[in-house]
Amino acid sequence: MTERRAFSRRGLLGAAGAAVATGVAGYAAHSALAGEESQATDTTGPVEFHGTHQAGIVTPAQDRLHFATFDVTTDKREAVISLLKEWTAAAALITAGRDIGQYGAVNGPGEAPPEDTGEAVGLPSARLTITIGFGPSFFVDAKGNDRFGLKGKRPAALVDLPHFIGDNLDPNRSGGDIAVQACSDDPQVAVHAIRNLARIGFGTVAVRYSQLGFGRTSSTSRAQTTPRNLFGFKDGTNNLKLEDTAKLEQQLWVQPEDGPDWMVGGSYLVSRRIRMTIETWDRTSLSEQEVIVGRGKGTGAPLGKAEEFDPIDFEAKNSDGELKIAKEAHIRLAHPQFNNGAELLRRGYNFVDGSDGLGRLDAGLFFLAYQRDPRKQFIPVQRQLARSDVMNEYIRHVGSGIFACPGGVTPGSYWGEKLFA
Ligand SMILES: C=CC1=C(C)c2cc3[nH]c(cc4nc(cc5[nH]c(cc1n2)c(C)c5CCC(=O)O)C(CCC(=O)O)=C4C)c(C)c3C=C
Ligand SMILES: [Fe+2]
Repeated sequence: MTERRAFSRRGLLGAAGAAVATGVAGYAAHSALAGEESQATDTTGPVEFHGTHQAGIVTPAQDRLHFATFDVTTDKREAVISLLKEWTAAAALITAGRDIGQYGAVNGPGEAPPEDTGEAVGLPSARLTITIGFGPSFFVDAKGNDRFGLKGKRPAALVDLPHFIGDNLDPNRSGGDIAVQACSDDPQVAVHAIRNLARIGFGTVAVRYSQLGFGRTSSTSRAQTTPRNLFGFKDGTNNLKLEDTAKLEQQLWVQPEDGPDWMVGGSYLVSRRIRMTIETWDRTSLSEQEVIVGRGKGTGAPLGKAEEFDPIDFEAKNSDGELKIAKEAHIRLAHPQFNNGAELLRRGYNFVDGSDGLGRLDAGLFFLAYQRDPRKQFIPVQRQLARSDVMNEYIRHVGSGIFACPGGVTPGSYWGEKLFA
């Protein structure tokens, strides 16, 4: 792992030569690292920030999340562009395990606030990735006004999510003009990332809400073991994985024929804060829990099968003639076979945000799913789940968001450059 260090301007020039001429402090320093690490295979070191796709999507899911959405508080297009440039430069540095700015946390002048808040000094990057997306309200405000001259560039796939049966959405935990997903194997590194982006954004953006996640609920690589959610079940078995490259083109990445141009190589993120009434679940029998999910709790195998990755047989019946995987089991309703082939790359996290004053934990799943087109993927799948999933007795969707996450950043460019071109 790379040691995080505060560094001086001289150190920066040493690393990157005269390349600081980009005008974005520290940006070139990270460029010098480009190509050293592969985000697909390296499980310990820094994850490469630059690439065809943004890091943090197929990157093997890290253990911790700090997710935040921001409202833009300025009406000046140039101010938004400047912020995105500054954010990109900062993200390139901290994902490489470095401090932000020329002087970092501790080498600046004593009279000024430090450029970096410092809580990550000495910590490795712990595979930090920072992924950005733009919500519908970034393009047009609630009255339909074109905020930054981008109305015509709003992707058709970036729809406002419809109301689903059972939704109980809190506006203070929903929406946002810009989403930033910071994932790392170290919670302090993920929090440091969001905190510093918020700090840089002061006067241009304000945090709308943020969410911490402490345990990944999906694997996004076959090299990872499948983790468990707060219902105690293996979650992420039948997920899209980074090794499924052909499928990722079909299901995850926006293709040239989809348009708009600025989204090619990108993906759409749907976030849902899903409260789980774990106290009620914990009083439900083991066999009932397994029927609801459609998989064994111990092995994670489809009911009627022995191993986690055994193929699911939706026709198989018990000796009494009942389907082994019930009509309203979660995995049947969510499976591509019953959703016109639609799949999702799920990348969610468990959360426990204290208790609710009624003796219940405010616990659940912060569901994150990436896809090529939410109109064909998340929306129909969630419609079906909202209508029929028996799991609904134990869960409630309380927050929601949808974001267009552009393709990857190349050295010298910035997040959203093609959008603003
Ligand atoms: C709209 C999409 C989905 C929501 C919302 C959702 C919520 C949710 N899921 C679990 C637990 C499990 N889900 C599992 C599988 C699974 N879930 C979805 C989609 C949504 N889940 C899909 C597409 C799949 C894969 C179906 C398949 O192809 O087999 C599983 C089984 C293990 C696995 O394959 O991942 C579990 C367990 C919870 C607890 C939850 C909301 C809190
Ligand atoms: Fe699920």
